[in-house]
Amino acid sequence: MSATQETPAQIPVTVLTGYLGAGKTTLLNRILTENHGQRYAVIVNEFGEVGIDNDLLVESDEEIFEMNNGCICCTVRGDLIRTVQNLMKRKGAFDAIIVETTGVADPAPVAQTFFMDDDVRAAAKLDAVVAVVDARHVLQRLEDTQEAEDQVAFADVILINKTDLVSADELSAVEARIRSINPYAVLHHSERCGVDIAKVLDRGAFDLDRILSLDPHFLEHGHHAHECSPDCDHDHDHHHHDHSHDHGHHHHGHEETHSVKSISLTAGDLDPEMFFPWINQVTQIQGPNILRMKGILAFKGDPQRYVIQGVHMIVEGDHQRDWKSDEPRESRLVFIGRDLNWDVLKANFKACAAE
Ligand SMILES: Nc1nc2c(ncn2[C@@H]2O[C@H](COP(=O)(O)OP(=O)(O)OP(=O)(O)O)[C@@H](O)[C@H]2O)c(=O)[nH]1
Repeated sequence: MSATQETPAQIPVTVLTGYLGAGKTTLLNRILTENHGQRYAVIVNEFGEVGIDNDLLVESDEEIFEMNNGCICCTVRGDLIRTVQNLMKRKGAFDAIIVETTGVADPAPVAQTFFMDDDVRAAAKLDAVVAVVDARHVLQRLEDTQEAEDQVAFADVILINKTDLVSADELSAVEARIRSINPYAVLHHSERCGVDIAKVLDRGAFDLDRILSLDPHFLEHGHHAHECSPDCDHDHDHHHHDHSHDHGHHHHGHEETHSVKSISLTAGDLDPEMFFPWINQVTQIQGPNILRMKGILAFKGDPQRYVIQGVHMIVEGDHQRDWKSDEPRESRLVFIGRDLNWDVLKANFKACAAE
């Protein structure tokens, strides 16, 4: 297989990666709202039972395909192949594809899909793997999670985001560490992903020859085997390939991932007088274990949806837009983290319900 078998008809694909809360959705929102004259189809995968990411994306005419099946590492190939094939039936409706991967995914299998499936390969070409990193938290993540390192290692373009949260010295240390893992990627610094979109998209940056020089086994199916979580409902459907392997049940240094759990909480209208003190307390006390928190909330008597998000102890919230008349007023909150006491979180969230 050669990296130069492209035909002009191939649609460029950008794989957007980055650890939980790094700023992928922020970047995507910029891409979807900026006036660049390109039409993008967006494929989103989520980690968590309640689909929230779609609701956090600003409204636009772009297409979002959500694959809400938990574990991207092993489900995405089948789903991604089918999704790309479906998109291709509507060729001409868009100029490029962006695949946003879940924050804990190893981007390798996603990138591999664009080389390994013949139909996909004929129709689409990987343009670049873009990683967004959180300047404030990335050094710690690189210490404790394999995926964070994989994402940095794998990227063609790295956006060192959240520069407002670090000093110049800290930023230099982050850059040096990233360079030590990936000396090849193009680095940009950004605040709220405020980077010229042309520096991120349509780069022609994914260089298979470079990847193969780093990882000669990249194109061997199953090379990035990992252990699936028990609730991962992937189909192990590899009929497209003429060789077999026992996919995904080796330990591969990914144990850390499996201590990361997500919990989704739902309720009706909430009492803000109860909710805010509680969420502040939870994030202050359990912040180190909360990789990510996000929610869409209905406060009693408030016509607007309230969006709350956090990464560790940093929490942000704001009104988003009016609840639509055909939309149930429901409060949804997702925590992704380690060693969190789900029962207690659930009970305390319920206790914030409005009378
Ligand atoms: N201070 C600061 N906050 C930022 C910056 N960029 C993004 N954020 C905030 O960080 C949080 C996470 O950003 P998202 O864009 O949702 O991150 P994500 O990578 O899509 O998160 P997941 O979908 O959970 O993986 C949000 O509260 C953002 O508003 C930045 O440059 N500085």
